[in-house]
Amino acid sequence: MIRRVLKALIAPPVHGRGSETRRRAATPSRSGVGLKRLIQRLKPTPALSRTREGSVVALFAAALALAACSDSAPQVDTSVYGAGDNWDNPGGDWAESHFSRLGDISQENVGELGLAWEYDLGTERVQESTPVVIDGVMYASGNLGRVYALDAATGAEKWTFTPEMDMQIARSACCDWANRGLAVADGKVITAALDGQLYVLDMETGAVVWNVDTFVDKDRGYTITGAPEVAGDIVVIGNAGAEYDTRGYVTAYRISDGSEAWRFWTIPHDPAEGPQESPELEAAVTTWSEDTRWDIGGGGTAWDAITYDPEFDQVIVGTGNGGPYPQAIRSPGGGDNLYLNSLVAIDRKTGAMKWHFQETPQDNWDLTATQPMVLAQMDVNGASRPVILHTPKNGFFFVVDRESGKPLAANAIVRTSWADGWNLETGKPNFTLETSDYSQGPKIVYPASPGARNWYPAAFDPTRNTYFAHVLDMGNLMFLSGDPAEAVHEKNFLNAGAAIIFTSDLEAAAATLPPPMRAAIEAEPTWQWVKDNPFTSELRAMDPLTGKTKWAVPSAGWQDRQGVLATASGLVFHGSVTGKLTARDSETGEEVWSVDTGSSIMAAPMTYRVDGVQYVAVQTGWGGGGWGFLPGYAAAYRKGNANRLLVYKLGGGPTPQPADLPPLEPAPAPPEQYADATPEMLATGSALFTANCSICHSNQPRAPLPDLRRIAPNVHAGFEQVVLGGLFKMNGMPSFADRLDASQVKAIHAWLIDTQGKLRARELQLQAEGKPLDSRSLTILSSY
Ligand SMILES: O=C(O)c1cc(C(=O)O)c2c(n1)C(=O)C(=O)c1cc(C(=O)O)[nH]c1-2
Ligand SMILES: [Ca+2]
Repeated sequence: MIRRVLKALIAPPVHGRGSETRRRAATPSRSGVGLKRLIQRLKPTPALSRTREGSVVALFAAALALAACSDSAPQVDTSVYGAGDNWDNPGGDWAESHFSRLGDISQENVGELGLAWEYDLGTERVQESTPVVIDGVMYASGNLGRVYALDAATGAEKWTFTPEMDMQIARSACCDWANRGLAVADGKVITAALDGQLYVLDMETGAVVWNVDTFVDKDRGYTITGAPEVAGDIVVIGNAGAEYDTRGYVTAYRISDGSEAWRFWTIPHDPAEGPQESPELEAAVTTWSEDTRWDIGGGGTAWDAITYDPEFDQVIVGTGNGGPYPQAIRSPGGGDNLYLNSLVAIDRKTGAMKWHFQETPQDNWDLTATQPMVLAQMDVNGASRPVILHTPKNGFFFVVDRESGKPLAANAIVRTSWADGWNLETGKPNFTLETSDYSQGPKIVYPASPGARNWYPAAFDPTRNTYFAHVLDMGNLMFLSGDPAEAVHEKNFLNAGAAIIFTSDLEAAAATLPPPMRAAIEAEPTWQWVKDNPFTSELRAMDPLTGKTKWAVPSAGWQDRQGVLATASGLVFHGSVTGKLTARDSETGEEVWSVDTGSSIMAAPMTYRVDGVQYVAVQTGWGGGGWGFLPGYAAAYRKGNANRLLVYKLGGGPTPQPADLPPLEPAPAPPEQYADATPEMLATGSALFTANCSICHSNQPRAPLPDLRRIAPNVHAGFEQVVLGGLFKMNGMPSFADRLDASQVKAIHAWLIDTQGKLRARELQLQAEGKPLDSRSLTILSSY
């Protein structure tokens, strides 16, 4: 038992066959721009040399090529919608539709699906990415930005790549070490690591061709969890960290040599520090109040969706929430705070903004617009329009004109307490701040911070005009964590400025509030929503223009997040945190095939064809935002968090399941230390734990990170070295030496020992009564 707990604490992030390539260090190769590379960089791009003649013009063109990208739009056949044999990018095709034209697997034969091959990704953590398949080779990305190149027909490993990084970076990751995919272009595989390094690898060997540090400021809480996006000869990458102290931006690099083509900042900087970087930021700065807390960062991080639109040669970026959350701290005088929570279209050639559409102005609620978008062509009011289908966190289904950025449709798909509709003429929401502004006291806000939708991809089937997506209709309790006027910039730490309680039992959460606050909450209209239906979590088929549901099937619970694949043959595939992988009839939602994989699935399935055989693949693994709270219905709770790549074909075999975990054992006896701890010391320890540790350590058994109420004696002995000395940093536990002093660590430790003792007593009692141990705590609190 003790050994098992210790192992859980010290197990390296990678297990299993650690091949040489997997362990290989990522050696930077950009140092020293040699003469050869300089000449290469000076060569005019083929497009320019073809259209212009004469050496003077060629030189001029070369200079231009250095300053910007090639000026002709890359050739993409946008008349073909959906993926074919290849799955070109995490979204599948140019439209990133998660829709496949392949039909070998159909409603008639889908029952014959079985496992073709499986591959052990070697980790036991979050998996959110959709693999790419090019000409029979699968390129999958794993947590932290790992890459696996596999034979797509057999699963045989060609090479793997593990980015090496200082795991102190884990201090800046709000929502686990997620990675949402890679890009393949020009004979190269491009992956972004959690620590901000962008790696460009040789697609044949996995060798690093070049890498670049994409972060502008190492002292701020930047990380990367999103996928890089290729747009012709450039690759665009964003970053995360709006809950910390960052100012969002995306950067475009030339794929050929890693030189920077342009950078687009999503929000302005302090005007006192000089002119903004661009005219669009000069316009944006007027939407931030004069007393804006620029020192804290502002947010607007582009942490997920970046989509290249070849028809308009533009890169569309979904931007994130404001930092800190409450506008009362961030921009106390109000304002829309552009370009937070917006879709922003950027000219691929110049990096200049073409249009923007702000989906949640005046953000207070972490309602990001970073969720994946799908491009389409659609009849709207009698005219065929190029559109973006977007379902961000904020609860509306937007159909946005790709040419003008104007919203063509905006329908609520869940209960929304911050706005009760949309004015398509003005392009603004009808705010209902009276039910959502928590600056004067707690509010139950809909949708909750996990969003009506989040990173888990939707799929759009244009042949049925149907958008398939997992939707969460749930609220959360929000309140200021202190007086806005006294907010300070917490360096190297969370700066969200608000506390959020997200739980399916908001009535119980409200009951913990002081009576006057509770009475105020109960007087709100949202209280009736809580009482009527605490939450709905379901997979839906929807009409994009009306947002209306064609069919819906309930998911296992609110933590069940499901990426989706749709096929022209009328099938919708999705996983579940329960471990079930399901195929449904696109028209009715009826289940037509399923398999219990025994591994929790959140990532989107995808499909491809090699040598005439169609395959369906999915990555398994639990984690991400709210990831500490492993629900009892998760396969990961019963069987551990196996990260696997499961690939199916017609006539395949059974899916081997991981073995059940042994029954829970009572917590080990804590050391006899701090027996004389005062109630004040324990209360201090509890508060420090909530503020510093609980975002990762949910203290529930079998959650992805250790339950600190169950630590082994030798870990107790080294507690201070772990927290302050970084003893387990290699495994992802960063040092807190810059934040906590020894006496504070002692208080946390004393509280943990006290808690462990009480837990052990309760569990020994349960064991004596022959009852099962299942001591998952019910408190789901993020106190930022
Ligand atoms: O503001 C940000 O920079 C940021 C980053 C991330 C992330 O990088 O994963 C998430 C969020 N916000 C967020 O609000 C959120 O709900 C969320 C869920 C997840 C996830 O992987 O499950 N990441 C993130
Ligand atoms: Ca966020």
